[in-house]
Amino acid sequence: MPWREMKQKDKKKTKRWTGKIKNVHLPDIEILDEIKEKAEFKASRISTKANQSYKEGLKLVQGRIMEIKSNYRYIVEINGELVTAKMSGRLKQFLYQSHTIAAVGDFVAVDVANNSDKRIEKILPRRSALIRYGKGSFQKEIILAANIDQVIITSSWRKPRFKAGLIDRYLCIVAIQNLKPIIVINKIDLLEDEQELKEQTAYYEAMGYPLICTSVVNGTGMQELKELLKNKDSVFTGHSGTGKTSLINYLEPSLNLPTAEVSDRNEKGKHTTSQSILIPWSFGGHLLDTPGIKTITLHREDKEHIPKVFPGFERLYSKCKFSDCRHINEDGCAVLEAMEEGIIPYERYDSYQYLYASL
Ligand SMILES: Nc1nc2c(ncn2[C@@H]2O[C@H](COP(=O)(O)OP(=O)(O)OP(=O)(O)O)[C@@H](O)[C@H]2O)c(=O)[nH]1
Ligand SMILES: [Zn+2]
Repeated sequence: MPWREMKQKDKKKTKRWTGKIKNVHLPDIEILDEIKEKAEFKASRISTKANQSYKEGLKLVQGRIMEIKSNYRYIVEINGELVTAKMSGRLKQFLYQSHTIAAVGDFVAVDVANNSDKRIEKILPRRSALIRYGKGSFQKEIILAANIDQVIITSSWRKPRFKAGLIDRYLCIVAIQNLKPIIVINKIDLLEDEQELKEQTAYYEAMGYPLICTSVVNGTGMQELKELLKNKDSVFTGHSGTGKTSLINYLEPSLNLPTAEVSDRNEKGKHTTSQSILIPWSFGGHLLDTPGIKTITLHREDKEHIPKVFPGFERLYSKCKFSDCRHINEDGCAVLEAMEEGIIPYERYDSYQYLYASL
């Protein structure tokens, strides 16, 4: 019945909404606490579910993935022993996020309760990752290895001839991957002109890069290289024929990897598997052997990083007037100034321009 037609006494009975709240019933504080607790419990339960297995009686031990045998079969080092472990079904659900759930080098928690069926139950946070991107417009991330410390950029003085421009390129790749570089100039037994070597290496040494000249023919620099590899996980990269395999064989003769002379096979024949493997050095640390290292190159998407990571520029670019300075013709460019002052040699700047334009 409309309000206007109502009798006065009825109007009194059914009070019109005045906009004021009266007598709101508040639940006891204890009840609220209980509801809150339940919600908290639910939230923690969800995160526990994501982190742990439902399984009862887990016996988790820490290990490290040394090799991936097949999709879900891994060789894991646990307390110095190599065991085979499978990926827990619970972790497989995360496969859609990345091409590989676990990578060689990953530290993992393995359930060893059932000796004949060991399961990787957790992948511990990565310190670093060596990543390459799949081809095509949809670029899926492929993790070649995790928790690697350093990249040995291998070049040779002669055969093939040393090219500083290549070192620049590799240094950029390593910087973008957030890894530490070590420059090796191998075949130094072929050196004739000491002065020329000094001219070629002075810049990198001044910029603080570790640089070693080596020879597997007369042993130059090999002890020094060993010291840098000790207790670290390293991967060798560099052009074909610079002597990567020879260096590794010199350091660890028992590996006896086939070098260019021994195997006249083509590139493909050398690595029959496409998987990465971590090989322990007898003197501590590991060697990462991965055919994928050759596929890590600079892409167009890396172009924007080059002005910041090019060797020696990383300490200059923040002084440029523009934060997105390309160091080409901008006003107040610290790199161009440094070149005019002779701090950056013209050859290096030239190499930068060439590299930048090539992407
Ligand atoms: N003179 C001299 N020759 C070397 C030295 N190290 C390697 N070589 C030679 O260089 C050639 C190539 O050596 P490898 O070790 O196969 O080179 P690599 O970098 O592993 O080559 P890829 O497997 O093609 O990438 C071989 O003929 C070696 O004997 C060195 O220190 N001095
Ligand atoms: Zn600049």
